[in-house]
Amino acid sequence: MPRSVAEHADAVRGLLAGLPAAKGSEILPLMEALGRALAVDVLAPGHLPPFANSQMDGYAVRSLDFPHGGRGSDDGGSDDGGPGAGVARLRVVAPIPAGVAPQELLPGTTAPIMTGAMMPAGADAVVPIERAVPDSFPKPGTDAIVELPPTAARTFVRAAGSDIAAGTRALAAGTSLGPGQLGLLAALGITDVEVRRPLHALLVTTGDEVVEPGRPLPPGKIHDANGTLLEAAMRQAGLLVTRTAISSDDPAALLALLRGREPGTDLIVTTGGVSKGAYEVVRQAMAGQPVEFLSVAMQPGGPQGIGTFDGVPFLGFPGNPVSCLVSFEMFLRPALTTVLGTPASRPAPRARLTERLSSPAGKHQLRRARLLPDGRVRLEGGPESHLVHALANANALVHVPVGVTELEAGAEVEVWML
Ligand SMILES: Nc1nc2c(c(=O)[nH]1)N[C@H]1C(S)=C(S)[C@@H](COP(=O)(O)OP(=O)(O)OC[C@H]3O[C@@H](n4cnc5c(N)ncnc54)[C@H](O)[C@@H]3O)O[C@H]1N2
Ligand code: MOO
Repeated sequence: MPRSVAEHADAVRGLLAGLPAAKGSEILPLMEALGRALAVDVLAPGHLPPFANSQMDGYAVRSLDFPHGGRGSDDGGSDDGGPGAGVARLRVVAPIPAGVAPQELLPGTTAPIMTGAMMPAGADAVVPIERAVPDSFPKPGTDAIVELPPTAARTFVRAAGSDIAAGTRALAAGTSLGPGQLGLLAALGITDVEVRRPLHALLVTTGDEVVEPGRPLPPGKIHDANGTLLEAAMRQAGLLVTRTAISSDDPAALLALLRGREPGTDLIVTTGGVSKGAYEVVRQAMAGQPVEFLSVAMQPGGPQGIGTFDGVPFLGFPGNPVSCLVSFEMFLRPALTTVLGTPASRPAPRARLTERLSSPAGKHQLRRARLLPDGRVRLEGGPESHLVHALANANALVHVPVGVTELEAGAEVEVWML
């Protein structure tokens, strides 16, 4: 009786549950920390923005200079009465470009101010240039009067600390550092960040027929896709990966590669050699170890190995490249999310199929597919697990649960983004 997908996902989570989230920490420059997880909370060393500044190109004003004290326009917007109601006529003083420390704004005056420029003391609002009469800035140095509509205090002003206040938590320990997080740290003036040292995985691909890319292909041989495909997936998920040479189908050769691993290896992943052939090298090498080889009710990725090798958590993925990636997405990535708290799960929207499909009744089928801009999902290639070109065209997996044998075009399915 095959194991269900949910049961095997639980088993993989259980296998990894004892791993620490990290192996200490290290301090890295921001760009080298891309994709890593923060080791500690980061507090904002200063306010962001550091000073009150203008959100618009326009005029810095004192709201009390308006006849009704600026009331009636607290949306930063329209006039509230007949033409001229509440309008202020103000003398234009020297403009304030971004990057300078401005002089105080005196009552009855207004200063042209540019987006991002520091608000002068005394000013508490900005009127966008489009709302001024005239609606273009006077030449600096000329005497000019401008008419401005009633404007409430704080209109189009970005207050100091309104994004984040000094001393508050900017990012929590465990946060995965992507562009937004690294950008925030840079905005706060931070150059280096303490990140978790990643877990260390050993990756071994197997098969007498498998040859390193770049080497010539004798008859009967194929290039190793799994090593690159899985190393990329594992690295994206935050693991440090050591890839060995390709193992032959001799169990002694595989054992030598596994036993030659670096100390501190947290996880071993192999590909191939787990099904029912005459030379299943992984099955043979694991003899005597607490490793189970079983069938999961899933297509592709049915044959799986799970256990420990010399005490190190071990997963044996099937040899077909698509089976490897599906095994990673269904079992290893979710377990890593549980253990490491990062990376977060991928989006899993629901979408309608562009075409019909069929699936074996007893299996949870995963079809490679592309989520289209119109929100529908189109299959890429058939269900077979050797189709790496179709995989490369896909950006998602479509789930067809156990018991569902036919789905028509237009049927709604669960989609996991890749
Ligand atoms: N009699 C049965 N045969 C098979 C069964 C079964 O239940 N009964 N299951 C099939 C399924 S499903 C899969 S998946 C594969 C799994 O086989 P193995 O894990 O033992 O993998 P191999 O036999 O070594 O290879 C399978 C396939 O993948 C190619 N391969 C292997 N490694 C790589 C690599 N690094 N890069 C690219 N391609 C690779 C290999 O050449 C084979 O074509 O077993 C089915 N058979
Ligand atoms: O389960 Mo195999 O992984 O379909 O090709």
